[in-house]
Amino acid sequence: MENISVEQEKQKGPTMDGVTVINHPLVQHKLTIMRRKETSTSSFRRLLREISTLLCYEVTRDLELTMETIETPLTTMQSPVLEGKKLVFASILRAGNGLLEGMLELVPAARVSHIGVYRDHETLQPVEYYFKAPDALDERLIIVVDPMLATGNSSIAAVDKLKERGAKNIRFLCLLAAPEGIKNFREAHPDVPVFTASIDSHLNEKGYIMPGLGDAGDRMYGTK
Ligand SMILES: O=P(O)(O)OC[C@H]1O[C@H](OP(=O)(O)OP(=O)(O)O)[C@H](O)[C@@H]1O
Ligand SMILES: O=c1cc[nH]c(=O)[nH]1
Ligand SMILES: [Mg+2]
Repeated sequence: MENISVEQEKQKGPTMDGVTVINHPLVQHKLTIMRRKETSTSSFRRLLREISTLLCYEVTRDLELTMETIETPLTTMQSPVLEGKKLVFASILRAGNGLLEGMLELVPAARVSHIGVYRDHETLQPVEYYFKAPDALDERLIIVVDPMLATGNSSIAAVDKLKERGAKNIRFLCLLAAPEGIKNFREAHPDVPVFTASIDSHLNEKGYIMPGLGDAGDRMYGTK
């Protein structure tokens, strides 16, 4: 087995502008198991929930804290707290829900938006079927989650929709991204930083991420 250190990973090339690759060893290890074709639906779902807590840790690393006065058993102190209610996790259905679960474990006070989008298998164009979001999106940080950024069409449509409803401060979190999708997404939404566990090689002729992990929604839910 070849040993790859984080330093070697970093030397692979400059990170694309506005794109953060989360190359923590735990994330990379779990991702490898998820990619394996023999990994079962139940293991895939469990790993996605586990990995989502690690990704959540990174995507929220620079969140603002406010100071609150609290009483410890010994004294009074000023201690930092998150403004969880200001945070929205926006899940692109269906596969986004796999990331959403673990993120809500870490930030239970976060608000949630569901965005129903699937991509037409022939045209690879997004088909929108559902949208629900909390109010006052302009005052909140919205973290859009979907395991896969392939052509970018679904995530671009989801972010378009959030912006139509007033969202101004948005981040996009995924597990795998294709270079083509990152390019399209960043061109459409240059103000939205992308966080991913891997930038894979390319899209195949059917628009699947290569080497990828297959269809994330199908692998999560055991559908075809
Ligand atoms: O970047 P794109 O080319 O748009 O592809 C990525 C989209 O495809 C998958 O969803 P899918 O359409 O399979 O729907 P599902 O989650 O309901 O299975 C994935 O979860 C993304 O939403
Ligand atoms: O590789 C891909 C591309 C789009 N959607 C997926 O679930 N997988
Ligand atoms: Mg989808």
